[in-house]
Amino acid sequence: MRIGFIGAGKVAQAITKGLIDSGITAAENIIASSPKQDHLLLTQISKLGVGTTFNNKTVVKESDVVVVCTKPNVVSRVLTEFSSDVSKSHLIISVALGVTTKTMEKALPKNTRVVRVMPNTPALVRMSASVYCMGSSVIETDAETVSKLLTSFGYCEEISESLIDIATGLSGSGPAYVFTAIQSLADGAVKMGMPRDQALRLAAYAVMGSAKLVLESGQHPDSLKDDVCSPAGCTIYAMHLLEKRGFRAALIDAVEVATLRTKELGDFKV
Ligand SMILES: NC(=O)C1=CN([C@@H]2O[C@H](COP(=O)(O)OP(=O)(O)OC[C@H]3O[C@@H](n4cnc5c(N)ncnc54)[C@H](O)[C@@H]3O)[C@@H](O)[C@H]2O)C=CC1
Ligand SMILES: O=C(O)[C@@H]1CCC=N1
Repeated sequence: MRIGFIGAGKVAQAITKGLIDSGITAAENIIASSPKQDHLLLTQISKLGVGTTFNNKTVVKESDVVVVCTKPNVVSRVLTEFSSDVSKSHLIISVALGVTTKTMEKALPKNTRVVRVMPNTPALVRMSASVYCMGSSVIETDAETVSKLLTSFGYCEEISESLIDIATGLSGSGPAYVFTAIQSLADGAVKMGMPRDQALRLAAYAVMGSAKLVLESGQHPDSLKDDVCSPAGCTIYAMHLLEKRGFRAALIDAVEVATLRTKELGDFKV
């Protein structure tokens, strides 16, 4: 399978590295494009061994699966630009926030097979949480193909398109919230006298282990939290402070505002 990327930025690079590291495809089966002014991004992605071009149409002509990784406001223009090169053998995937399968289908020839995906940057280390929804003209094997590709660089599940904007504000944006939490936890330890690199390492493992425990124990997160809070111990003091500072409400608000912004951007109000 030949895979083409339109756009060579952060997400294209993360997915490309994930795909290659998984061994699902070789670097020589991948090609990526960006406009001339962004040639540095092509230089970066070419270090993974993939082919590069300034021409989006070349990517489409040389690929079976085309992954559109541009900002949402240029997706329609980009699809229209290469529309004449799209055939029934192509599967067109977009990872752009807010851009619906209907918008994609409108810009492409009738019955084009399209899929909308929301991955996240831990794809770089093959730990992405991705969701996908299928367009109206996909064929039977497309869901399997998409699932296989997404699974190669992490976890994935199919989702109703009515929920994908929410997934964007949750798992698409989520790494940014968690990176900030890790950095801030480490800052706390540094403030108390721990060396920075050790603090970052311990904070990151604490987050990774907690996530694994939620997934593997099947226990409610509050029950797992209770297990950490010994009576009159240190954690319950910290939890009390976090509750007073609105920790839970801040996270709920973050997902809400990111979801609403996704819906706004999907309408191309930028
Ligand atoms: N950054 C993230 O964590 C995530 C981003 N996304 C989505 O992925 C898409 C890309 O985001 P990033 O990689 O962060 O952006 P980015 O700014 O790093 O990359 C955008 C790429 O698009 C290219 N581009 C711009 N105009 C183009 C054109 N006319 N033809 C071909 N390429 C063109 C740029 O040269 C650049 O390579 C966005 O739509 C975003 O909503 C989805 C999930 C996570
Ligand atoms: O913030 C953004 O626009 C992208 C979409 C999901 C994560 N990052």
